[in-house]
Amino acid sequence: MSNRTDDARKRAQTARQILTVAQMRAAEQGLMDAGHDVHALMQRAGRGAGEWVRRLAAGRSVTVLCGPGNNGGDGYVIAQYLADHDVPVCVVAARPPQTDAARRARSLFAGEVREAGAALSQEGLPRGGVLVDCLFGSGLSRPLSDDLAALLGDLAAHHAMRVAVDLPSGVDADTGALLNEGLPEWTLTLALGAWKPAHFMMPACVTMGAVRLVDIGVEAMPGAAQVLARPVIAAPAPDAHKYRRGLLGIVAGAMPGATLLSAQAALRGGAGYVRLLTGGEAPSGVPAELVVSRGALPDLLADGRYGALLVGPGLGRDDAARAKLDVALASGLPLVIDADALVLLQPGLAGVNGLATRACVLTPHEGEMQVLEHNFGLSGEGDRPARAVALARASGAHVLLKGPCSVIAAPDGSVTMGSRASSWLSVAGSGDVLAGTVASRLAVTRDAGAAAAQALWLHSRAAERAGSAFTSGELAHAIGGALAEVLA
Ligand SMILES: NC(=O)C1=CN([C@@H]2O[C@H](COP(=O)(O)OP(=O)(O)OC[C@H]3O[C@@H](n4cnc5c(N)ncnc54)[C@H](O)[C@@H]3O)[C@@H](O)[C@H]2O)[C@@H](O)CC1
Ligand SMILES: Nc1ncnc2c1ncn2[C@@H]1O[C@H](COP(=O)(O)OP(=O)(O)O)[C@@H](O)[C@H]1O
Ligand SMILES: [K+]
Repeated sequence: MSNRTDDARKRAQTARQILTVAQMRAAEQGLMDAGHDVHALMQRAGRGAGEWVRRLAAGRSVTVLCGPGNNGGDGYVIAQYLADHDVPVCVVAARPPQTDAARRARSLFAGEVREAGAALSQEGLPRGGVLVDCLFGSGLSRPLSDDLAALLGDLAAHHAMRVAVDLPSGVDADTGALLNEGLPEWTLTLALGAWKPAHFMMPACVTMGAVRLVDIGVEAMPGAAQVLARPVIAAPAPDAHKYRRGLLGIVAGAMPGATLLSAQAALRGGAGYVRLLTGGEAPSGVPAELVVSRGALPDLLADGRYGALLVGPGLGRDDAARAKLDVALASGLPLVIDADALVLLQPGLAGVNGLATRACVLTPHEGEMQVLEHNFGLSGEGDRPARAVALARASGAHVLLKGPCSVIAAPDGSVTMGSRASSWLSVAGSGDVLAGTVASRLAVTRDAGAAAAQALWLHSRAAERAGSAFTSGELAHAIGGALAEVLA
């Protein structure tokens, strides 16, 4: 393989990593050890960000708000880059630079700097096209003081577009917490060197507008969380048949609507054959493509061809539901456990110990997560990625923790974070559609991590394709189109 291909692959991998503040410091140290200096990194980051700002400004004036640290240093580099490209630019220095690299960057900026403070009146504050926020980045350690919050708010209110560099000031990089009230909304946020957890966490991520990464050559960090990637899914092999493509069993329960929604999604998620497993009458509204198998669940599962089983949507929580979950656990099959089955899941149940030895995905929303944490004796402390990892380790299953920013955790502690999904997904039944999609991918791949990641991407993309005010049935139908987009 050529060096260039190797390099492109490496860059594609590092472009997906999400680094905490501590990991970013370690990565920065790695670059220093390799002979780079902070000044050079700041130049690279500032110029990369400057180019984004130049394009966005499209000739309009730019105001760069600079703080005391290296985020402020980036701001001076951006300002000089803009000046070099004939963009009208003015810097407001909220505080004087305090680091060597920031001082040097400021000394290299030949344009106008207005010092914030009592001497700078409201009239003296620039107004206009684009505000660039370089007040604080990953070094923010406490809420903005009142004067800084007021300055940031005022400038944001008087510029048509707003770009946050690395992170919006006032955001905690590791947790996505907003440390002040009333922080501005941003048009664009430019992550420098690597993504930070806050770019994918509520509530910060919804204030950031579009998010883009500026590459500064950071190496891959072992153990870093990853951004959910657009999957590549292979079409069925030329000699495929329905069983080899993946036979999925969906355990029917008390509420057929949810089960059928899962099945609608599963039918479009790539599995070759989807069966509804029911002990009683077939529910009304079963689509023609969905095969109904009637009988006692252990007998139905005696067919050795199942690739995966989905249990939970519409299951109910009574003794009959419990018994079905027991059978599903005892089957040893690759398993997706959702909805009611998550609430019934207990570490003491026979078969739960075996989750680590087979492909299994748990798909809780926040409420179900709390029940699982209680049942598995977990503290529930920490942020969502940490909580998902704790449950994955305790259960041996992959955990897809749903929400506006969904997270996938593996039992080995690795984390994948989804980008913000359409808020139209907040419709009853969209979780059933996700569960059906995960199960369909599991029947095909038999790989819990791959199935969870592919399905999360397909679900999110299906929502974009479905537009606005869609029903969960329409969402299920859009899964097929989303899958067609990512065929190898
Ligand atoms: N890590 C890297 O490899 C690179 C980092 N760069 C930039 O450096 C930034 C991090 O720089 P720093 O660590 O200097 O951090 P910041 O520039 O975010 O600011 C930290 C400084 O502000 C002080 N501070 C923190 N919160 C405060 C508050 N609420 N009010 C007043 N002062 C406060 C801190 O004590 C510290 O002096 C990144 O966000 C990025 O923009 C880039 O220059 C490129 C390379
Ligand atoms: N505000 C939102 N923004 C983005 N995605 C959302 C939002 N609310 C819910 N979702 C997604 O929609 C799905 C809802 O699942 P769930 O809560 O199980 O709903 P239901 O039980 O009604 O099917 C999940 O995939 C979740 O990630
Ligand atoms: K910033």
